[in-house]
Amino acid sequence: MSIQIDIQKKLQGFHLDLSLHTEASILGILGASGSGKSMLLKCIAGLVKPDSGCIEINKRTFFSSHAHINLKPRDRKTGYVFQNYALFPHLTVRENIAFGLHRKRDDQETNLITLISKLHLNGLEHKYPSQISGGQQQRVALARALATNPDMLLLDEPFSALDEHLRKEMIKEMAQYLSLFKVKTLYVTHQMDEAYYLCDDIAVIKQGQIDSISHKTTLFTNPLTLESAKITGCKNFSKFDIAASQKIICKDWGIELPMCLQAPAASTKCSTLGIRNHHLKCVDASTASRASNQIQGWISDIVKMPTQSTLYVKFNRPPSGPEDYHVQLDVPHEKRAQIKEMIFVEFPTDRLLFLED
Ligand SMILES: Nc1ncnc2c1ncn2[C@@H]1O[C@H](COP(=O)(O)OP(=O)(O)OP(=O)(O)O)[C@@H](O)[C@H]1O
Repeated sequence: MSIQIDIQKKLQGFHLDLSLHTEASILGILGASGSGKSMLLKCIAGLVKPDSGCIEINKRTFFSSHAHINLKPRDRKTGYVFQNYALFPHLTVRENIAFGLHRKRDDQETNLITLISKLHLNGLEHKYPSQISGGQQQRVALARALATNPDMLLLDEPFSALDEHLRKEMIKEMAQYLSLFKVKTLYVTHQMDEAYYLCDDIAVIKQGQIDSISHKTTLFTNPLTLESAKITGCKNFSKFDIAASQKIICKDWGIELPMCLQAPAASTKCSTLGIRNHHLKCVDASTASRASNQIQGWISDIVKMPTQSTLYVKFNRPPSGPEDYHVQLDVPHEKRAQIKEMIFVEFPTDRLLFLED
């Protein structure tokens, strides 16, 4: 799929100014709430008209302010699954799926039967949306989007209305459908696990602009920007300087770390250091080697979850309360730890992320 998008749209209090160029078959769009993900899909589908710019998908121009082209939504051949599915409540499952088909032709009838079967909707054809489950409604919405044989699927947080268990089930199903139907897909979500599981490349969108675009493994292992690190789950950040003594001064944490290979040159735009919770290690004071990457700290809070606990740790002096901490790290659920206990936090320096703001 070739996507060439350069668009601008000004709304009250929000400015979409977005440049996106990719050949990915399934592109994830990951971003915080209000970052402009849905607006991007609406511009591609033709539901919102940009103020200026161009949208070219698979070499077809959908929109060009310069050439005065603005294809009607139905001429763009995109299938759209909305956040809340937007099924018609007064139409049955079958009528909802067939809604986008203009004329009843034999091949369309066959296509409809195939879709109903492939999306496991047999037996539900004559039910109304209110009579089927959330997961089934989601499949009907997907079937309706696929019924017109679109060149491209636009999926806008298709699982946001589902509970966590069903969401996980539906992610697996969706992966099967996407590989079965082989439609080029733009997949909007703010859930990093969905984007990672379903997409090849992922674009991170921040305040109406593309922050980064990369293969998913690169995004998760080596994010280059603060926003990409945050949206992929990194929780510990500090501004930093490289000292003449070849130490990394972590200004917000008030500590120094030994130099590492991936540390950037002085001229770099990177100004924030990050490290993921699960890369930090908790070392008991009795077993700490006091190596230069093991930093003394005190536990300010402990949050126990079913499979792990999160320790909140303050450096340099004991914390004044649970909110007073510098980093958080995950430890096995069984780990014995106490608030105010002194521990050492080990920073594997090869895991440090150097990020642009
Ligand atoms: N019709 C509109 N008029 C004015 N502002 C709008 C309109 N639609 C959306 N916005 C604003 O545009 C911004 C981007 O909205 P958008 O729906 O694209 O966000 P999003 O990233 O999809 O968020 P979410 O994950 O919460 O759905 C928001 O600040 C929103 O308030």
